[in-house]
Amino acid sequence: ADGPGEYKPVTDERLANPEPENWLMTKGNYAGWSYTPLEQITTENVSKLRPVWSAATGKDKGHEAPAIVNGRYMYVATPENQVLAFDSKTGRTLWRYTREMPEGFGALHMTNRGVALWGDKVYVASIDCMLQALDAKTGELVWESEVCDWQTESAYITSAPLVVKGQVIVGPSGGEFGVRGFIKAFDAETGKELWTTYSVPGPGEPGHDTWPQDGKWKDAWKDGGGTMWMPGNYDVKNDVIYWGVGNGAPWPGDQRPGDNLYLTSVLSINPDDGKIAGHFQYHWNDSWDWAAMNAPSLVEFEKDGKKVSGLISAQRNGYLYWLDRAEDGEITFDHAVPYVHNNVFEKLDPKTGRPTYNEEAKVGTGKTATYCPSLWGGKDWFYQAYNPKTQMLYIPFNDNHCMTLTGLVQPIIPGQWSAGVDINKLDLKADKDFPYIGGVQAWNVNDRKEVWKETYAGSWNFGSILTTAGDLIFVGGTNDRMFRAYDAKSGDLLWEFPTPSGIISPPSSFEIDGKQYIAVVSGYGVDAQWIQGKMAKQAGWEESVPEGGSVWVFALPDEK
Ligand SMILES: O=C(O)c1cc(C(=O)O)c2c(n1)C(=O)C(=O)c1cc(C(=O)O)[nH]c1-2
Ligand SMILES: [Ca+2]
Repeated sequence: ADGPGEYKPVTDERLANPEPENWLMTKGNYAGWSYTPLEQITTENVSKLRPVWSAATGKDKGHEAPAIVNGRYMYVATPENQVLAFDSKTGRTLWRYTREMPEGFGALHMTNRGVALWGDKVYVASIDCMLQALDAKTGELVWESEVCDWQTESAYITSAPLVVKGQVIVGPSGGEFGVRGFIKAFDAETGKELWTTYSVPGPGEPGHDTWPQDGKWKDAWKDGGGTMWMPGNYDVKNDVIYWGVGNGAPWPGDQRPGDNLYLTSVLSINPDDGKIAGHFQYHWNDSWDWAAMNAPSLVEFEKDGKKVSGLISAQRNGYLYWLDRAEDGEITFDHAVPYVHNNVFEKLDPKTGRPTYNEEAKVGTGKTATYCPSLWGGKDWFYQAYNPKTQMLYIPFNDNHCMTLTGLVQPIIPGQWSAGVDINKLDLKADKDFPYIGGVQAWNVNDRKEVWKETYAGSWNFGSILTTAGDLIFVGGTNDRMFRAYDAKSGDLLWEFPTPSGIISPPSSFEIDGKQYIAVVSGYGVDAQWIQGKMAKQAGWEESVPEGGSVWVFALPDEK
């Protein structure tokens, strides 16, 4: 029978130079581009795209994992500790792995952002803090290792792991529970723990002096947040990892005075020992839950007429950053502009990028502040995409929303919200008569200008973007359940398809027997759904988007 056949082991070389026909990691390549070099599906023919197969995942809640593809083997992680393996061509189920949820387990974000591949194994982190290695052909558990302790640390894992040089690297979430962020590396073969790197430096480490002991909490650094809850990127040539660091805990910054390195920063890290080589902090003393968890994309852009190696990132704080990256991992500020309305930053130091604050808009203990964008930011966790052909960065964004918060003192009790604001009073405010909230922006990375913009009058956008060598972008993310294709150069809408639920998983692309496929998982939930409920009250939107996960695979019809 026409089965999936042999499994082709994943090597460092394959991850460093991924074949166009596969999608071996979350963002498609180590540079974090979410780009496929496949070009069979084009602006000319995309209107003919139609579903080839689909499959229910059997789960509700937010599906945030892409379809990861190695030849005829496709892997989709879902909420509640499940991994599904399909024949990517036929959709036939190959295996299904489920790890039982521990009794009494709860987490703020019940989701999973996907698997990683290396050798003959599939790696997935379960939400209850365990990293699993599964046999890629059978789904059998090969080893598991503890990353964190959900009961004592209030940590949980939603991130996809990143594999670099035979090490599986992942970090937990828990920035609203006082978790001090870290990533841990494990031997991909054995599961042996290799190194741990904390985002907040301890006593004696560089940067620790940015946590003076004169605030509300004497040892604020110990519970200061900075979770590293999204997979990083990797500069293969210079052997440097780039990883994003999340928000401060608790949210009101006056309870932990100082700049608070390395909260809301990007770190460069040596993959061999986990040592921090460089950093850039987007904003100091974070007081807005403007986490910087997304690692910037590794891009070459023009500067003074020359191409330089840089980093580009649309940050939750509403600014779009161009950073320089050196061979040794040093990161320096180059340029930043707001891509959505921000009422907090009065100006940025042109040399360092350090912002000056409008103090009225800074949340404090016993102090109410209204700030824009709201905590969900100009862009939350979903992935931007970079297309080397168009030299454009595609940003899924949300604008015209603000937030009013009052800081409180909330002691840390395991398993309890301790973000220093009342969770029932997260007062999200869409602007009066807002013309739109969600949308997509395309920016030229060289002249640093917006090229086109699409906007959604009736929805937020919680959708990661895939861009292609066929000059397309694919994106879902809206509450009308649509999956859309746009012309990457002009922003013209070329195709749309309604899926059973809303799409918050990153699209991916692969090729089998000379045919290009686009895969995406439908399944609304988590914060997108929470916001939908809040918008129902103030803008009359539907209360919720129907939930239920399903995998969708699209292709062009066969030539007659
Ligand atoms: O601080 C953290 O550790 C943490 C973790 C997560 C997560 O793991 O999903 C989110 C957030 N923060 C967060 O601030 C946030 O807006 C958010 C949205 C989502 C989602 O899946 O829609 N997760 C998270
Ligand atoms: Ca957070």
